[in-house]
Amino acid sequence: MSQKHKVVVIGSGNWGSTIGKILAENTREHSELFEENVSMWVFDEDVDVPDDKTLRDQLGDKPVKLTHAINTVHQNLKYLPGIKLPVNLIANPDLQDTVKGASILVFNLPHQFISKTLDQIDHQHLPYARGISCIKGVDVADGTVTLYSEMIMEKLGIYCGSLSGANIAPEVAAENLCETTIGYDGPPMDYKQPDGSPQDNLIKVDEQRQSKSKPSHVKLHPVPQTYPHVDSGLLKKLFSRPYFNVNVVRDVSGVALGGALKNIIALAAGFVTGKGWGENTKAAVIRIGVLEMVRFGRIWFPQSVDERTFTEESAGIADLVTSASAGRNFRSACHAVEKGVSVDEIEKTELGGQKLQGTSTTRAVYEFLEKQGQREQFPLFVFVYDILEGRTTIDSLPEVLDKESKIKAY
Ligand SMILES: NC(=O)c1ccc[n+]([C@@H]2O[C@H](COP(=O)([O-])OP(=O)(O)OC[C@H]3O[C@@H](n4cnc5c(N)ncnc54)[C@H](O)[C@@H]3O)[C@@H](O)[C@H]2O)c1
Ligand SMILES: O=P(O)(O)OC[C@H](O)CO
Repeated sequence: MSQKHKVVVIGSGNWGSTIGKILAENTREHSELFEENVSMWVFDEDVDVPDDKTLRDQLGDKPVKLTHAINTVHQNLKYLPGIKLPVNLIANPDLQDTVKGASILVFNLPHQFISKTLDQIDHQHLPYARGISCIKGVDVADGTVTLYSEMIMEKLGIYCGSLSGANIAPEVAAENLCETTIGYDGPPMDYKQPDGSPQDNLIKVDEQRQSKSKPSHVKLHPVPQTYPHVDSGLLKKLFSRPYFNVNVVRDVSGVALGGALKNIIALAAGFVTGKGWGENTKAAVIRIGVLEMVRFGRIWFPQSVDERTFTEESAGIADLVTSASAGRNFRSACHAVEKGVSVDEIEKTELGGQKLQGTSTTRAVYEFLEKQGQREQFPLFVFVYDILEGRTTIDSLPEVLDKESKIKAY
């Protein structure tokens, strides 16, 4: 092996910056495998410099570009304030320049922006790169549901796994112990085509990991053998920290789907808490939420989702519990009920530019269920949509519990 992996992270928000910190800590620690510098693509904007002598001595007191601030004081002043970032995490506002020559790309943007961002990447530069999507959400178009790991594969023609877990970013950035799950079933080093042709031919994505409604058509290049092989061992070296415990599974779809659907349930939990109901009610919402997650996987990802991901992995129940206790979706839904305003309004006024993933995921999932004629099978998901659209209130939760018990009756 003569080449080191060049690792980049696309996105620099609350979680993007936290993952960038982890990656840069690990590329420095494993410099035999990875180039030390990690480039982080920043959607650049002007940010205010806080009233802090050390920061103002270096940056002045006028607004500065976020990229300049990150590379000067090694903090993301807007999206992850107060956390020291490694000096080998280099912010770059130029997307093409960031991805050029990358062999491992970590996608960490709010899902609202991923499609347009992918369209701007000239994938000719990335013939054999591997991707990991940390994005929580699903895309719905023409009655088809697409995971972002799938969208990345399709748009860039590179293999993409997924990462998700009980990972509230500021807690991870503060290095409080937690777990995460990586879904990765990338082609092995010694992969051969069914006809025995050599592995530098294009290879086809395993159809088992594609959703039922979406036939596979992506073909992939293998990583040249001059690079260290990308497998679960290498991914652990890249993502694990003493405070960030990584489990790698083959279930890419389950990891991605758990991260998306739990945000709908976290909104429901927030509505419950905002109403002033207690932990018992929230537990009921979590219970029926898990049923609907599993049901969604069974109907539309029957061959690719391993149900154990929802119940045994950090990407499943653990993420749901943490999100329904302290996530932004939970907190925003709670404030919306307390203040008598919409969740969208809370997102605009209270999140300082951070983006909720639960509201758009709920709307996308609702549109999908409607197209598929399956709304009755998902009373909680439909209920959260109806609350967001002002068609009902959390007071109607008892009816949802009734509907769910009729579906589940055995
Ligand atoms: N924050 C968390 O605790 C957390 C934890 C785990 C997973 N996630 C997931 O990580 C993903 C990224 O979330 P985040 O918390 O890093 O983001 P965030 O909520 O902090 O979002 C803000 C980011 O969006 C960028 N942005 C704004 N407009 C843009 C545009 N037009 N084009 C491109 N980028 C634009 C901003 O520059 C900023 O980087 C999400 O899918 C989220 O669900 C978040
Ligand atoms: O703050 P939220 O609601 O976007 O959730 C954050 C993470 O997904 C928790 O794992």
